[in-house]
Order: sequence, then C-alpha cells, then structure tokens
Amino acid sequence: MSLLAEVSALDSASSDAAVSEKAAVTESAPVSDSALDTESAKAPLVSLSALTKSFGDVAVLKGIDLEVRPGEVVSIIGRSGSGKSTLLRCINQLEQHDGGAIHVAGKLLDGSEMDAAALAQDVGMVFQSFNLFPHKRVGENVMLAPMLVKGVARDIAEREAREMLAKVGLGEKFDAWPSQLSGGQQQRVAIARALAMHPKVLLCDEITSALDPELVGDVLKVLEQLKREGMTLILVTHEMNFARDVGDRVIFMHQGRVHESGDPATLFANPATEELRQFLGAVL
Ligand SMILES: Nc1ncnc2c1ncn2[C@@H]1O[C@H](COP(=O)(O)OP(=O)(O)OP(=O)(O)O)[C@@H](O)[C@H]1O
Repeated sequence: MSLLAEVSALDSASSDAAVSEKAAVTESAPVSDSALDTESAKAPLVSLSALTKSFGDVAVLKGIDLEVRPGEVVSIIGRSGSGKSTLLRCINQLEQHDGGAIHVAGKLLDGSEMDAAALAQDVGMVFQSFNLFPHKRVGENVMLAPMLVKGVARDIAEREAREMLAKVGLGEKFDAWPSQLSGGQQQRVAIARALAMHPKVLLCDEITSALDPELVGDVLKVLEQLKREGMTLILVTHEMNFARDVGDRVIFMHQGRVHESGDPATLFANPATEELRQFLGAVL
C-alpha cells in the first residue's frame, strides 16, 4: 500500500455532503436555515440497513440495522468473532460489504472509487495497533494526512497538529519519535492524527486492548473529552465501564447480528437475553 493510500485508510477529512443535502432540500421548498440545521442534527450520520458480509462461506454480518446520530457515542460489545471489527471496517470500507446499504453523512457507499474519496473526508479510524510511522516524528505523523490527502499547507498543518496533540495531552511531544513514547501516548497520537482530518465520525477498534492497564485511563479520558465536545464515536470496546458510564448506547453483537441494543444502564442491569447475560457474567 502506498503512503498516501495508507494515510487515506487511516484518516479522514470534512465533506460537502451536508451542503448538497441542504441544497436539495432548499430546491424543493423554502426552509429556514435554522430549520435545516435542526433537520441535519436529527438525521443519522451513519446508517446501516440489512448489512451483510461474508468471508468465503462464512457469513460474518447477517443483516445489521443501525443508525447513529450526530454526537452519539455508541459502544459495540460482544464475544470474539461476533463480527464487531468487520462491522467497523465495512463502515469505512476497509472491507467491502456484500449486501444492504451503508449511508455516511447522507451518502450511499457502493464501493466505487468516488465513495472512497468521499468517505476519506468523513470517517476517521483508530486501531488497536497504533500504526504510527516510526521513521517520522510525532508532529509529522499528525501533519501527514492533512497535507497529503487534503492538500493543507505545511504551516497550517503544523499549527493544527500542535493543537490536536495538546488536546490529547501531548503538546510537548511534537518533536519526539514514536519509539520514545509509551503505548498509551502513541495511541493518543493516533487519535490526534485522526482528529487532524476533522472527521464527522470517529471509529475506534479496541483502541485500549494492546495497552498496559495503567495506560488505559488516559486514552479513555481523551474519548470522554471528545464526547463532551460533541464528537460522534462508534467504539468496539472491551472496556465495559466505559460502555456503561460514558456511552449513550450499547450494541451487543452475537453471531453476526445485533442481538440486543439500548441505553447502557438498562442493558447492563437487565439483559433481556441469556447470551448477553452470559457475556456480561464473563467480562464484568
Ligand atoms: N479478512 C478476513 N478473512 C477471513 N475471515 C475473516 C476476515 N476478517 C474477519 N474474519 C472472520 O470473521 C469473523 C468475525 O471477525 P471480527 O474480527 O469481525 O470479530 P470480532 O467480534 O471483532 O472479534 P474480536 O473481538 O476477537 O476482535 C471471525 O470468524 C473472523 O475469523
């Protein structure tokens, strides 16, 4: 994979989807700006309907319906192999879905190259393994995608990288090498790198799983801060306390389906199915 393709896959940028959506609405009927803003705030940012995905003969996603609204924090939990990562990877098209529909920021993703370019402008992703470029300093890691993918000028990219690093508590690490940072710090750089593209939604795939326990808290604090700032987050997580205390909604996946979903307090206190009861019994 080329550096640019790699960066594009890892990061994201802003999009004109909302603008075109607004234009379409305005053409059909005169609507005030504030009414449009209210409408777009209510519209789902990510919408999946009857989503399916197989690897060979193995059906991994068996018809997923999910809507995530702007500012929502959705935690996806479930046993190993239930399809959680595949679901996230379909949303940012690292995996191509087989059936059903995915809309992000009002745009239907159909696997075309146009999609990939547009999607790279809306969706950021942070992975379990931080994937920083070891031969680039921390600041360069954060600046790279805005410059290569969006054509942002170096001085502006540097200013924004410094802002994003400060946001994740690493303002003083701009000139450090990734190898000089702890795992938790590297993961926070990976978050800063995704944020530098101003994504509309941030996907996080088990981003604390590779960390020593004492480093997990700082990464979760960054996520809590992003939630407070109104960022839309979809997280595959094994951090049940985070899912219960910080998330707005929990999705429990089982054998490729959304088996239960709901507000965290209810779902954790009163699981409706034996499968969720057993899962919680094993992880809590
Ligand atoms: N690229 C692939 N090729 C073949 N099979 C795959 C591929 N990616 C995932 N799978 C299979 O799909 C199933 C679901 O995998 P997935 O990683 O989505 O599960 P998960 O719920 O995220 O699991 P974990 O919690 O262990 O990460 C597993 O059986 C896995 O082996």
